[in-house]
Amino acid sequence: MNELVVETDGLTKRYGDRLAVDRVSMTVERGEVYGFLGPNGAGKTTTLRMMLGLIRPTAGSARILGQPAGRPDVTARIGALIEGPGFYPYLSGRDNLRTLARYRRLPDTELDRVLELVDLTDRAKDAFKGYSLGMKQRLGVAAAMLGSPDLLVLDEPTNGLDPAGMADMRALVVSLAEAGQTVILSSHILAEVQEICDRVGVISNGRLLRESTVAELRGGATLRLRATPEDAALAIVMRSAGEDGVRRLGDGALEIGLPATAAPRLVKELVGAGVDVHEVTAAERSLEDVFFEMTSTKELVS
Ligand SMILES: Nc1ncnc2c1ncn2[C@@H]1O[C@H](COP(=O)(O)OP(=O)(O)OP(=O)(O)O)[C@@H](O)[C@H]1O
Repeated sequence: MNELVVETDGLTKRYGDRLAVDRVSMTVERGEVYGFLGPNGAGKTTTLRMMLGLIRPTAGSARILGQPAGRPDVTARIGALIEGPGFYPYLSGRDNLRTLARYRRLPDTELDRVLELVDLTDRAKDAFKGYSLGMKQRLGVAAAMLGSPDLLVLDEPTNGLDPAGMADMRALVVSLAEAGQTVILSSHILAEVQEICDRVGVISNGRLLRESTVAELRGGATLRLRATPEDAALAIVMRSAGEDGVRRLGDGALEIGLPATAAPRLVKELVGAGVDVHEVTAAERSLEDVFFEMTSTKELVS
C-alpha cells in the first residue's frame, strides 16, 4: 500500500448545536491530488483546519505523515493556502516571500525556486498590489511551497478567479503533481475536481459521503441507445444489462449500464432481432450527476 500522508479517523467538529464535521475518515496517499468536493458550508475548510492543527477536533483524530496533526513539527511539513493569502501590498512578490522565508530561516535560493514553480519569476519585483487576482493566488501557492512541504493544502484555490486565472491555477496544480507533490484541493466546482484530481472525497453536511477515484465515482461509462421499435429494443437490452441496468431517458433513448466495449455485441443482437439501431454512443456520467444523486438521497441529509 502507498504511504499515507493524511489519515483521519472519525474527525468531528461541533460548533454549539451545529455539527460542522461529522465523523470524517479519509486518507490521502503520497503523490496524489486529492479533491475535497462539496457545496458551500459542507465542512471542507473546517476539516482542513483540523488537519493543519489550527482548530481542535471535538472528537476523532487526524494524523499527518503518521504523526498527530497539530504538532508544530508536523504542521511545518504542510504548506497551506486557506482563505486567501495575506501579503503586504506595497512589497514586491519576492520581498513578501522573503519575509516569510527569513522567518523560517530558508535561503534566498528558495525564493527563486518557488517563484519559478508558480511562473511568477518575471513579475517577482513588481508590487503585490498591482498583481491580478490569479497572480496573487499563485504567490500564495509559492508561499505555501516554501521549504518543500510534504503536503500542499489548497482551499478553494480558484475561488474568485476569472476563467483564465482558473485555468492557470489548474495547470499549476497539475505541474506540481507531476513533480511528485501531494496535494489536497478543496472545491465546489465539480468539473475542476474531475479534471485534475486522482481521488475525490465528497462531503455534504459535514459527512464524507464517498471516497474513491474519479472514475469509480462516475461509475464507469454507459451506453446511450436509440432504436425502434423501442419496446423490442428494451427487452433485448434488458437481457444483457439486467432490468436495473437500463433507464429510459426523456427523449426516447435508453441509458444502459454497460461499457463501450459491449456495443458491437449489443448492436448485433438488436439487428438480428429486427430492431433498427439509429444511434449508439458511449456516455460518461459527469461528476455533477453523481454528486447530485448522492446528496439528494434522503438518508444522506442529517
Ligand atoms: N467558527 C465557527 N463557528 C460556528 N460555525 C462555524 C464556524 N466555522 C464554520 N462553521 C460552520 O460549519 C459549517 C462548515 O463550514 P466550512 O467553512 O467548513 O464549510 P466549507 O465546506 O468550507 O464551505 P465554504 O466553501 O463555504 O467555505 C458551516 O455551516 C459553517 O457555518
